[in-house]
Amino acid sequence: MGALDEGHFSVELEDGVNVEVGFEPETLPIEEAVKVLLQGLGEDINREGIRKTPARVAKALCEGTRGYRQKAKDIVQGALFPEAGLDEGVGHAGGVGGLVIVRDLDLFSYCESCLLPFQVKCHVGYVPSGQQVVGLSKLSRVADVFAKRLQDPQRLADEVCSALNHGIKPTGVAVVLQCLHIHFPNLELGFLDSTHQEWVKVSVCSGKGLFENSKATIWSDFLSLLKFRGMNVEKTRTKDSTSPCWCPSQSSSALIPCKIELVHQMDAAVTSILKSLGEDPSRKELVRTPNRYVRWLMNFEKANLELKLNGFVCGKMDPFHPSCNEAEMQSELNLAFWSLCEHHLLPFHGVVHIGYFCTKGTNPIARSILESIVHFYGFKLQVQERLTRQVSETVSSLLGGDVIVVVEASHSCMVSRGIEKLGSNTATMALLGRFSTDAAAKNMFLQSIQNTSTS
Ligand SMILES: Nc1nc2c(ncn2[C@@H]2O[C@H](COP(=O)(O)OP(=O)(O)OP(=O)(O)O)[C@@H](O)[C@H]2O)c(=O)[nH]1
Ligand SMILES: [Zn+2]
Repeated sequence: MGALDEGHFSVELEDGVNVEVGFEPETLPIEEAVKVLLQGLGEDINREGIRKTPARVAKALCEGTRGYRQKAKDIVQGALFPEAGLDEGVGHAGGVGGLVIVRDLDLFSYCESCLLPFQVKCHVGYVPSGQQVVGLSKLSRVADVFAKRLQDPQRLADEVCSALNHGIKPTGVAVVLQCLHIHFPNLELGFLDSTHQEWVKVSVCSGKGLFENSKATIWSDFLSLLKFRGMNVEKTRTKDSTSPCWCPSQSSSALIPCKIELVHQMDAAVTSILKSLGEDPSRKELVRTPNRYVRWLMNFEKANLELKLNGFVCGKMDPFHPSCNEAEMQSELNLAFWSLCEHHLLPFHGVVHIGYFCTKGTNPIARSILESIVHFYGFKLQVQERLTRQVSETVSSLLGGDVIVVVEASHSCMVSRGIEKLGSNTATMALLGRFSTDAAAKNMFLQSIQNTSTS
């Protein structure tokens, strides 16, 4: 287990970043840089919906990197409690050698490669020594200090492990992380591949002391205790096998050349944000980060939207007016969409379900056209309610007015920052024409969504 041999991951890493504890980044330069990014996207920075976005983004970034301004050893010190071990007999228990594990700590970190947040499930184990144990919450607090920085999964595991080793001075300490990174589709293709995986997953581990030997029985004890929680330990990767590019942004293609000037300005803005947060933009892992972030952001550029509709222009199709007698309900469910929250510049993504009426036996609109409409309204700075309304109005203008649209989405801004409501999901509904008065039709459509999601 190569990661476990890395002696250089000492607590000095905490000091490796050039900031002082207690230092608070100035938000104004970050806000100015965010304005440059919004303008680069073709947005009017005085528009009501995004007027406060620079301040929100600056606040989120400062919160998300607050770990640079915290010291792990300050957290552990003062929470070490004397706890007697076994006085006699054979074995390990209590304060001398009994394994202690805290599982399923939910953390969020920022990917140093693309600046998008990633989700972490963290498991920490240690073997106490010196007849003292540490307050359990401190394991989580220490992990959070390192998560709230720009990170890579393996480095995060190593830093948490080293800091705990240094702070607690245990016989051994181990950290296992299961990380999830949002995986945007290749937007240059102009359509969404139905087999696209929404997440990239990686598991990593790190160990000190007893855990430095990957074959030690203490590792199998730790992993057995993780198995109680259903974790497939066989899939845990170590530093040796970690792909250098777990972040999907590293494999996306280059920007179109005509945007070079604009992209340079936006790159410079992101570089200045990194500096304001106390990072060193010339650190080798960060050198291309501004460019990767800008490249991703430009997917939501306003001017690009017409192209993304694949030549389909709203209102060109003949309106279709089925008479209610012969009409039957049609539905297209689970149309994938990806969008950018205009409040925080963080992604939200999910599915759109569309129902409408048409004459029995006819199929007036192909799924691919509905996908294009969803795509069109998704790839811009959005709020979910507006996306829902825009999709419903567009479909209604094409298909004669009786339309129901349900959007289900997960918002990174609700999950990875602020309130941190992991697993939360938002559903919005628009009812036009007959669907607003005909409860039976509406319920039939809602039931069809339920049937597909349970099947
Ligand atoms: N209605 C709606 N709200 C959204 C959407 N995306 C993000 N938001 C919310 O926008 C709001 C912005 O609130 P503010 O108080 O201005 O910003 P904030 O301080 O970052 O808010 P918190 O998220 O509570 O930390 C938050 O409540 C977000 O949850 C969306 O698609 N629709
Ligand atoms: Zn990334």
